[in-house]
Amino acid sequence: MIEVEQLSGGYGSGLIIRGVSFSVQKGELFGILGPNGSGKTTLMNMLSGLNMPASGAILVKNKPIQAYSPKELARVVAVLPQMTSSQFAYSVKETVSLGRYAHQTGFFKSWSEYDEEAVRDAMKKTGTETFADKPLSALSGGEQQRVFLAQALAQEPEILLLDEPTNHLDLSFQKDFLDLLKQMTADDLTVISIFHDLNLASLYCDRLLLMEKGAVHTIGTSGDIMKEEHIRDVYKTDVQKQPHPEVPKPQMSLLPASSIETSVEVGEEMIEWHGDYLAIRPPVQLKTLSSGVIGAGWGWRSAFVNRHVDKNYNMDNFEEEAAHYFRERGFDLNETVGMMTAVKMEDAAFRREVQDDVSVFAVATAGVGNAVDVTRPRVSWKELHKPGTINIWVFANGKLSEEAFVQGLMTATEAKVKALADAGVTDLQTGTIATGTSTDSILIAATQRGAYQQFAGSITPLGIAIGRAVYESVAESLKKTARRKAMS
Ligand SMILES: Nc1ncnc2c1ncn2[C@@H]1O[C@H](COP(=O)(O)OP(=O)(O)OP(=O)(O)O)[C@@H](O)[C@H]1O
Repeated sequence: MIEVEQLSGGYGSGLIIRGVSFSVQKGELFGILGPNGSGKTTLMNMLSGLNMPASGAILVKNKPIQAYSPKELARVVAVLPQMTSSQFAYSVKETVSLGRYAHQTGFFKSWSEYDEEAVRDAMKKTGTETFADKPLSALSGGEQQRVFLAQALAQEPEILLLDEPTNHLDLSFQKDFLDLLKQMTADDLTVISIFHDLNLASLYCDRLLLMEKGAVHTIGTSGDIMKEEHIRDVYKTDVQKQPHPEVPKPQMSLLPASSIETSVEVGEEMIEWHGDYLAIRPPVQLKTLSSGVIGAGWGWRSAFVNRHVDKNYNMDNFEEEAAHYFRERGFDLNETVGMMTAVKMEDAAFRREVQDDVSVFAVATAGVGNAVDVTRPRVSWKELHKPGTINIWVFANGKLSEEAFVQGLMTATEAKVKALADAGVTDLQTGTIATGTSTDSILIAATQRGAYQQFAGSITPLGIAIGRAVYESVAESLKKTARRKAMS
């Protein structure tokens, strides 16, 4: 639809754009990114025919842009207008009608039923028909932006150019506006838009052009562009990449200067014993991966609670009940990982292990009433009603990669399995050595300060510390619960 070949140009004799080449296909949503002053608006002005290239070519539908008359070009390319104060006097419908200018022979003299229909259609698509007769000045910023989109669409363009269209829109208007654009590209409208928000651009654009100093730094999909090294290189700022939680598009997070670290170490002195629950509240939030009843999955948490419940605790709405319990005791659920067990808190055991440049503090409660050998076929799971859960917390005092978190789960599980085997815990149904219980839970929490730990496999410093700390704490807790059982 648009081909840009070795384009250079700028203002007067100064070159701002230098040797830029790319092409945009019909129906694409194409984003232009780059820091302030990198030439995005200058490039856009050239694509809209406002500034002529000094050298190179812009082909619009295979025809050089210079070969179009302004009116001819306007029938193919529309630019989302910017708000000017003079437009405030117009009504919404009049504003949208201005988009038909390119199709008029004498201004408004040849206004036809078709023009009327195009205006109506554009207002309908953008949801602006309900305030057709209102003055533009009576609308919110987001509504005005939709009216300008309607004006551009009334022009019935094949290509729409936008310069930071979501700039003044709130979160929900940004989403609505971009959803609408996306929907229009599905109807074959080609959209080229400047973005400042990398994450929005990554979410919505089919392809992106990252500009640096008037030239192309990278062109490609969001996966190609949204690489930490590219963004750091071009924007000169520290960022961290992570996946979007629901959509397979990468996102970038800024790292504020205040995240500069002071060291924190989680240890025995932080354990609070409260009778029917125990808690650890480190002075900073820890990055966590867990399967707690509260706070499962990834998160940043500053409170960890293990709660004793009666062995007959069996509630349908256990999540709600647990949330209520934790909230009542002053825990902010957004910052808490909460687990439950029928094991008495006195039987909790902990262990600190140091290996090279990393230390690990593990806390475990281990009851084995529901011990299961996961490798054996199960005849019936319904018989497993006895209480018994192994809850394991691993606090790593180091900066862990996501890979280290996942390997940490694996290493901790291996250590737990070995502790059960060494204690001779068996699955009551199969009579074989148990590998865990039916309701085990685990937490890996890291201070994200101190030495970087890329791995937590069994022969890495972090893996060795996790293995030892988990094994010893689970083994110790097993002994304590067995002793209590023997005495009762
Ligand atoms: N009318 C103009 N005359 C001369 N130089 C200009 C003009 N407009 C912009 N420039 C210069 O061109 C360079 C690129 O500006 P441009 O507006 O294209 O960048 P941009 O990437 O859109 O920046 P921003 O993100 O800040 O909007 C800048 O150095 C700017 O000073």
